Amino acid sequence: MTEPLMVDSERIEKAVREILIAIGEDPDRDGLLDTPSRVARAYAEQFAGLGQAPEDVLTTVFDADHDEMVLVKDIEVFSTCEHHLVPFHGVAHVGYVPNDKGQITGLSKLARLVDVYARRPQVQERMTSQIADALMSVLAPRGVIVVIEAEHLCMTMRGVRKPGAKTITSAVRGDFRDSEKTRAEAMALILGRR
Ligand SMILES: Nc1nc2c(ncn2[C@@H]2O[C@H](COP(=O)(O)OP(=O)(O)OP(=O)(O)O)[C@@H](O)[C@H]2O)c(=O)[nH]1
Ligand SMILES: [Zn+2]
Repeated sequence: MTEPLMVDSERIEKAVREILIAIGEDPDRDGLLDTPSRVARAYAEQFAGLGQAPEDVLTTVFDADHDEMVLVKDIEVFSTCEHHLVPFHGVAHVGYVPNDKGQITGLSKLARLVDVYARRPQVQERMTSQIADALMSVLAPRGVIVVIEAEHLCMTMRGVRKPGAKTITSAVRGDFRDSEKTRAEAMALILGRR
């Protein structure tokens, strides 16, 4: 598991207590007594990506003499919408074409990279391009594609209340941007057999 972020727990606890009072709750009733410290611990986990850089997780690079597309699809992703601080949840698909040296990374590292950017206050578009840019810069592949499909609780449990509405974002770099064929091949793999 990712190391939790070092947060100022005391400050979070005070703030959560204030919020409970502001909504008319009694922060000293039994069920809520430990809530401020629970929220502080939850935030340390939920926002752990703020304390991480892509180099921390893309640690393994192998020379595999493989220069065709590698794609990991359906990586479960939980993030926090930075506008309402409620979750958004879905799947990420991350693919790349290795560089001429055939350098590849461990498959799990792609999922870890997703978490580095998901575990922050986020908007889906930025998260999508951050993952693509990080993979480009650390692995120097010929191209990267990142597609994220997510449901935002701020659109389902409150506000406009449209359960089931999915937001799909994509970021393409290098070969995936330049070659329609490479992009179409990746999209067929991503959308195939559901
Ligand atoms: N582009 C984008 N918008 C997002 C994301 N997460 C939440 N939002 C939107 O952020 C917007 C914030 O709009 P505001 O009008 O400032 O806030 P609001 O009054 O709470 O808006 P409503 O959600 O429409 O009630 C809303 O339209 C949300 O749907 C995201 O990842 N990307
Ligand atoms: Zn939101």
